[in-house]
Amino acid sequence: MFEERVPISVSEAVQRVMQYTKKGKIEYIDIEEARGRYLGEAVYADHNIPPFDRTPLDGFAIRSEDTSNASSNRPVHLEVIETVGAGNMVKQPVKPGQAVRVMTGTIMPEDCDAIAMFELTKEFDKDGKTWIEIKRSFKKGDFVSFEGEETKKGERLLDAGTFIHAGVVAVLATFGYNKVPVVKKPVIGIYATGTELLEVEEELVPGKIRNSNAYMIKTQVQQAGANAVYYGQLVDDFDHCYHAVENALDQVDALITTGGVSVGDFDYLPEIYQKLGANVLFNKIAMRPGSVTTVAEKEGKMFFGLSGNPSACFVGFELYTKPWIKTYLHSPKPYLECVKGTLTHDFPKPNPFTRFIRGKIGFNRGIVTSSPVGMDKSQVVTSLAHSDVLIALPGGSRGYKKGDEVDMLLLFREGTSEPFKDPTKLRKTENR
Ligand SMILES: Nc1nc2c(c(=O)[nH]1)N[C@H]1C(S)=C(S)[C@@H](COP(=O)(O)OP(=O)(O)OC[C@H]3O[C@@H](n4cnc5c(N)ncnc54)[C@H](O)[C@@H]3O)O[C@H]1N2
Ligand code: MOO
Ligand SMILES: [Mg+2]
Repeated sequence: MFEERVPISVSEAVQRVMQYTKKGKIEYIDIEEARGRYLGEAVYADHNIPPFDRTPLDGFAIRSEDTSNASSNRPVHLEVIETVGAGNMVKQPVKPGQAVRVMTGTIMPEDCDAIAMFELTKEFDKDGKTWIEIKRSFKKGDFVSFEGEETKKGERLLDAGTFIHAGVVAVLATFGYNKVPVVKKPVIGIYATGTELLEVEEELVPGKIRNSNAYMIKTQVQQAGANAVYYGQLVDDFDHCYHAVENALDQVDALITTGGVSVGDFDYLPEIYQKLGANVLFNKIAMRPGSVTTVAEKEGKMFFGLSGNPSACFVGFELYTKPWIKTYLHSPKPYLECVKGTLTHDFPKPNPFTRFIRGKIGFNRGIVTSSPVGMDKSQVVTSLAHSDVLIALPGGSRGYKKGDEVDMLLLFREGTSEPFKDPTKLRKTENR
């Protein structure tokens, strides 16, 4: 019997998923493995940066008072008593009238209080000694890089949930984190359902297509920072699918299935959730593509029933699964960031549901542009290869025109703490 589904808004669907978030435990890993992981704890500075006064230039450490009357007419001459490179310390006291040749990064000699870079001095030898001539005065502190001027001991530098990239790694290394506390990755199982599916290496035969969703979703899961475990394909047979899903549950934090969530005779996922006694959070969302995305929960384990249509599957993951994964990883920015852009082409097709068009962001003479890419249909796969945004068009009775300002959700940015607010005016039902 055909059962009519009642759509909810995108924001409502996101909110329902986010009621079942969990936070992962912490593990320690080698700093060289930390890229792409999420920090498990905040990082505080346990020392100043720089940790000592140092020279930011190659030049001479001097006592500024020696130069107080120096000018081009009355140059001063200072005796150079030693050369010190970064990593070493001056070996002797520096007396009035003396200077030390120092290289960038060298700790300041205790008796010196200013740096004269090479370019401001002239070196010469006299009486078997080396001297410099200086034709300007220096003040205490001139050209010195001071202890703590960048960061003071005790400062909070990184929040828990920070995505670890090269710059973050630099901070971790600076503060001695050879082992980095990161959030353990959640295990996300993946099944692709569909009797029509061939594996990637198989030749096409009539009625069959290659399974692209499993590999696409596996990549999305990994990009979101989780552990993806692909369990394989399932033919559309209720018992076969039911047992596979039931057995996977013990091994995963969440299970993604693709396909079989709509109202077709062989769309078994809704019935499987029912038989498992899972709590179905929704099975219809006022969005295109991905309207049939179904999410359920059982004893803290999530079932993301993504649509079989590739574009719908992709969008369903980005909007609902990704924020769940990123919250597990302690990220305070689990949602796709939204920016405004100007449409570069007409988009005449009206739709009562919010539409997420695969698109590309552009920058044209200071204007942020938004360009749909490829065919806009739920079953389309090729446009996904060229998209870096989802253009979010509110549902309504009219299409959109070139020059209209539209929202774009950025697929490859760190994210935001603000969930997308769905502007759709809900109609009662829309089944297709
Ligand atoms: N009477 C109605 N029919 C449909 C409705 C509806 O509301 N009423 N919804 C349509 C919408 S919208 C979508 S989206 C699809 C969703 O279908 P399912 O999630 O049940 O997915 P399947 O039926 O299994 O497959 C749909 C489509 O996708 C292809 N597919 C499936 N798996 C893969 C894969 N791993 N890689 C590549 N392509 C895959 C499959 O061959 C089908 O063509 O339902 C509409 N129907
Ligand atoms: O759920 Mo379907 O992807 O809206 O076309
Ligand atoms: Mg179906």
